[in-house]
Amino acid sequence: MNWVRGHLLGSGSFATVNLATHTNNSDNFPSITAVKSSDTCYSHLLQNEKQILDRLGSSPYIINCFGDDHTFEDGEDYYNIFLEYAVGGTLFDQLKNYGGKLPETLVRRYTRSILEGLKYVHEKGFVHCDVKLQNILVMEDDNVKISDFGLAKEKSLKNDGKLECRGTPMFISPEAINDNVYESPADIWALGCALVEMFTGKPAWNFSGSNIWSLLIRIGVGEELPLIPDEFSQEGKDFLQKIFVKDPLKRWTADMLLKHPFVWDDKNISLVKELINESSSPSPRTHFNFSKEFEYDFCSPEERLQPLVEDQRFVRLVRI
Ligand SMILES: Nc1ncnc2c1ncn2[C@@H]1O[C@H](COP(=O)(O)OP(=O)(O)OP(=O)(O)O)[C@@H](O)[C@H]1O
Repeated sequence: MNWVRGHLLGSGSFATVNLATHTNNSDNFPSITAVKSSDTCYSHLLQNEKQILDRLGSSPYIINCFGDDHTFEDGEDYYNIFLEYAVGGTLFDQLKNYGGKLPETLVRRYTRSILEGLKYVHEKGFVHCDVKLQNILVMEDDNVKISDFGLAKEKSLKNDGKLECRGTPMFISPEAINDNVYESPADIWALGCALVEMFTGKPAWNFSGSNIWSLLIRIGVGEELPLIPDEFSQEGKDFLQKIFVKDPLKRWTADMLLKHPFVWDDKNISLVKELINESSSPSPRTHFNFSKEFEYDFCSPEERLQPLVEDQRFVRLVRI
């Protein structure tokens, strides 16, 4: 494999990421990628990331991995994986470009993409375990993709009773602290924390101390929940209330949340606008003329829930 390491893009706790320029590679290998490298001796997380990305396959919401190799540079052995290059850096970096917090329209759009990515990951049988703004990358077309699968794991994989701590304290779920359980609801909880941070520019938990245990106790024990921002729209508040549910079995899944009006895409919004315009026209219409999307926005709370009740997973959750 012929490639040249370029400038540093960023570094994390176990790897560094540089730009890489490739020559003489096959057609489906881009000429520019990001290369994530770590010392071969400490590369188990990077190898885990590569394996999981390979098993996940291609999705427009997940960072692509093109391959891996070993190099010997400055007297050290490195393990490298080649990733799609995200020209916009992380979503955390993007906050700075917007003066510290994102407008709600953008928060809705990015949340939708992250949810699509999580739905894909969960349906493929994996849990990301480290969802946070630093692990969401912004692409050239301003779409976002989930990255950093170093801590990801297979769903329901037993951990031999070992106590483990995965992820970042500010994003960790109550069930991870209390029962050492890291399943797909844990990613949804972390998404809620990331959403608050995108919108307010501040972490979801008001915590300035250095004693991380006191934060973990607040998350795990008692009724306290992350603060839902006052300035958020009603839909945004409702969306967060579906996420910040301490019992993971009652927390909404990615699939359910994708049906919430907070993350309706531009297509849905323009359909609703169209309906509003048409409803002011003289010709009468019954709600039977409306498509499913219209009904969802203009019906009673019971009817609104109908698509979710039809969803097998929702039925299972409410019965428990
Ligand atoms: N594909 C990419 N394109 C552009 N920049 C990237 C890419 N992947 C990572 N980076 C940059 O490198 C930084 C470190 O990457 P990453 O978070 O994957 O490393 P890590 O060691 O797994 O971090 P962590 O400490 O969160 O585990 C990111 O914060 C980002 O700035």
